[in-house]
Amino acid sequence: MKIIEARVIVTCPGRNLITLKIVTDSGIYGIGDATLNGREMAVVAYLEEHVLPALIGRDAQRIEDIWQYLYRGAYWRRGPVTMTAIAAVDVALWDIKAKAAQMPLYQLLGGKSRERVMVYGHATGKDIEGCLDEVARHVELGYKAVRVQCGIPGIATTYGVAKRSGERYEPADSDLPAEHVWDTAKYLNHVPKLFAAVRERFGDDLHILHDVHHRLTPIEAGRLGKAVEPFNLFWLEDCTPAENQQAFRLIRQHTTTPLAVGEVFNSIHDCRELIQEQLIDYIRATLVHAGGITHVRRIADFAALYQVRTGFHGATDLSPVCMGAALHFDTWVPNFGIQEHMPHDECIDEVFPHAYRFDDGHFTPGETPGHGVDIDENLAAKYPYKRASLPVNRLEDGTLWHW
Ligand SMILES: O=C(O)[C@@H](O)[C@@H](O)[C@H](O)[C@H](O)CO
Ligand SMILES: [Mg+2]
Repeated sequence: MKIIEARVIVTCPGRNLITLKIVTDSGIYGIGDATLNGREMAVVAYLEEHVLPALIGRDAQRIEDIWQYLYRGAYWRRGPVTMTAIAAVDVALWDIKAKAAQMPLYQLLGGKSRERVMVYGHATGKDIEGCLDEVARHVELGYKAVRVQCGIPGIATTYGVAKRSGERYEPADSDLPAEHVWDTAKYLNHVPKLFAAVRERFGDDLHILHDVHHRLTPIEAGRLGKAVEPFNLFWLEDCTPAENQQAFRLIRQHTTTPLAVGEVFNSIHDCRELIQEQLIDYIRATLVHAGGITHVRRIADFAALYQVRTGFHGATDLSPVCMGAALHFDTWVPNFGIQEHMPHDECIDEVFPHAYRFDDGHFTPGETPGHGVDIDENLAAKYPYKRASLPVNRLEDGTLWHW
């Protein structure tokens, strides 16, 4: 089964999304997500200049060999751009193989480990009351798990809060980076009140998640984790930048609040100590940014040895192609934890018809051969690329901080 064509489709139905389409001489094609929020065109260039010409003529069935060729052969290994490009090829090839086998992708991976995939939604509000109303709306929709983020008094723009109630949160909202101001003390004083209010109104059974978004020092993260223990969070995410994996030893000494990390990771080497030393409870590295199914399967199997579970990133800056493939992976993977779900805008769902379905707080991936997601190229062509950058963050004294 020879690869005869490979092309990148750039579209911006409300936000930039990059898709790779690989066509074989059998007529079967597969697609992969190549979106890297705020750096989309870097991945496009990497694919078009250095990857796709080398794919033509190769056997599409040799997924592992092509993965090794693109990883080892690049010489300059790892990094979000390289691993997103490799991921797009990998997911497209798995899509092709499952279609050729005429089975849904989860069957090819090893079959169902669960009937359905629990997801968490995003409830945000400019203040606690506004966030509680959004939690209520998500509970009404059937979610069993909700991430809660609210504005912090005294801080103009806080991570994760939608501009208007009920809207999706989209961080890449300007041509060049917007500048936000952060104050850790104000955040640490306020955010425990949010969880207390959620527990007060919604009781103990609702799974509550929260994303600190890399902003605390390790000891501050330990302090926050300890402060929120009474609220039994499902997880506290990205509580400190994780390049220094050892930082989590300090946090672990101070709190039993479950920790999730890894949406910015792109290889198993980013999380090896975190997993081996059981410094985290959930690994978030997802298919589109961590080398695709071939590599993330290795991360998940390694994590399983240490009872670390998956909790894939799933914001709207990952396309429905990634969501579809992730839901098949989530259906198979033995050490599944939870899947992030932020609904895409309708215009995105129109560009990317898909088989996955939401019901009662869970998703099922569908029985379509492959990952069950396609792209309407004519519709995609109607939405031209428009550069959009993620914000930067400064402390009130101007120090450049973690966004
Ligand atoms: O957990 C999450 O979904 C967030 O961290 C994301 O919203 C993240 O900020 C964006 O994906 C960045 O593009
Ligand atoms: Mg996050």
